[in-house]
Amino acid sequence: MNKPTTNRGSRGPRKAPSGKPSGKFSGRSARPSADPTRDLAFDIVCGVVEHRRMLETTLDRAGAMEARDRSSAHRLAATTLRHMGSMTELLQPLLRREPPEPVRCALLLGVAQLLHLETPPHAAVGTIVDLLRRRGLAPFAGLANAVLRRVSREGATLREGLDEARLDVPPWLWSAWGARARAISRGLHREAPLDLTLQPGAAVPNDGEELPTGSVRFPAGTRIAELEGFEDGAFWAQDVAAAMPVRLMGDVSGKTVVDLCAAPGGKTAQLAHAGATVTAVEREAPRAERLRENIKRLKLETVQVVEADALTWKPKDAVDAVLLDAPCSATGTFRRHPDVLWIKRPRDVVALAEAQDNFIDAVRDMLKPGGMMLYAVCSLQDEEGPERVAAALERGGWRLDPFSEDELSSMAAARTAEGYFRTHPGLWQDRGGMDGFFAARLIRV
Ligand SMILES: C[S@@+](CC[C@H](N)C(=O)[O-])C[C@H]1O[C@@H](n2cnc3c(N)ncnc32)[C@H](O)[C@@H]1O
Repeated sequence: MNKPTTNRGSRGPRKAPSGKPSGKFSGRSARPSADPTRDLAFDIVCGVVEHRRMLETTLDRAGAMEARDRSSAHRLAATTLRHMGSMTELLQPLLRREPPEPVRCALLLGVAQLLHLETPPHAAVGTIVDLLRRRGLAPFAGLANAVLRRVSREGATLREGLDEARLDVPPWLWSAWGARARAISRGLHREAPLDLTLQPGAAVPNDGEELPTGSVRFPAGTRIAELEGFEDGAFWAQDVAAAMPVRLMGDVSGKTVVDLCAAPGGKTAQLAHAGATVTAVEREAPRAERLRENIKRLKLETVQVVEADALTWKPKDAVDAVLLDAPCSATGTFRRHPDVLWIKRPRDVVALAEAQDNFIDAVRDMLKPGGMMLYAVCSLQDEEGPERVAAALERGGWRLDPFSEDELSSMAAARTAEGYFRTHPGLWQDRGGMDGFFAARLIRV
């Protein structure tokens, strides 16, 4: 596992002689107890802050550990990343000098435990002090003790007047989201529930909440593999918004459909269950493997999986429809991946938008005249949604086929004036929110 750099630069308290606890902590045991949960959460948060390393990458590198510790670490790190902007602001007046980045990360984990995870104060403070000592940062243990105790006593007062929704979103995203920004940010503060798409005719698993669109919802933290019916392929995980693009393709029964950029295969499964003859194209070998596994679990062996680059691959014969779930910034999935919030940069969106135009042009050559492209992205950015459709219409060869009120009656808030499908995490807040998605239907002319 990569260890974050410690004691970088000259800012912050001077380092105490190696391993020796300093100040108030001189009476504590020199050997803090092992705590794989905090260690891993610390590595995740430092990885994001210092190296723009994705949460999943650090998790993958963590090696063998108890599943419970791993999932607690994931939850602690994700909660910290969700509230990172406002907690950083809250800490500012409590710090006389800028601490080294790893110390700040440890403090943020402590504040998250105190203010957002209801960890008892003695445990929230003690675990962070021990963490610092384990990670060669003992000289900062006194600082952490003082700061976190103050947060535990005065947290409510310290939070007063902080615009947390605004602070917990990087400024470039806040301005890009315009009027939607505050609602989106509020939605991002909540952990995403588990949504399932059911195989046609499958029974709703016990305790699942049926949503108006047909998806079934379970509270955040539910383990899908433990639900009855999982092994039999009765359902698969798919956010309520992510399940809509295929529904918006209308009746695909008996049609030839290419699912471009298909892994892990949620939409492939929907298309196959709807009776389409599906070719699923995926470029990344490990993801294609996962797609095959999912297809097998769901008993959808009629799907043809092709491992190829969607930009150059062509079907043997032109097809009736293409679902282009294009690679995108994935800003719509920040609820599930709060690390990405702090990793993505504006230039990533620019590069992705360029690639999306290329994918759209490639799709045109796959379709029969009159064939349909369902363009979808799990992005909240205008550049990847409405602007890509406008650019395609401008280049020519397409006609927009707007979604009707009837088609979107189960999720009316998602229909835009242009007839696009557009969601964000602030929608359906009383039901637990949803991911951000954009979809549009275009016809080859
Ligand atoms: C947004 S995900 C697709 C999610 C999928 N449609 C689903 O519903 O489960 C995008 C996928 O596109 C794949 N991809 C990226 N570039 C590609 C390319 N040039 N050709 C084919 N697949 C590509 C990625 O590996 C990734 O699996």
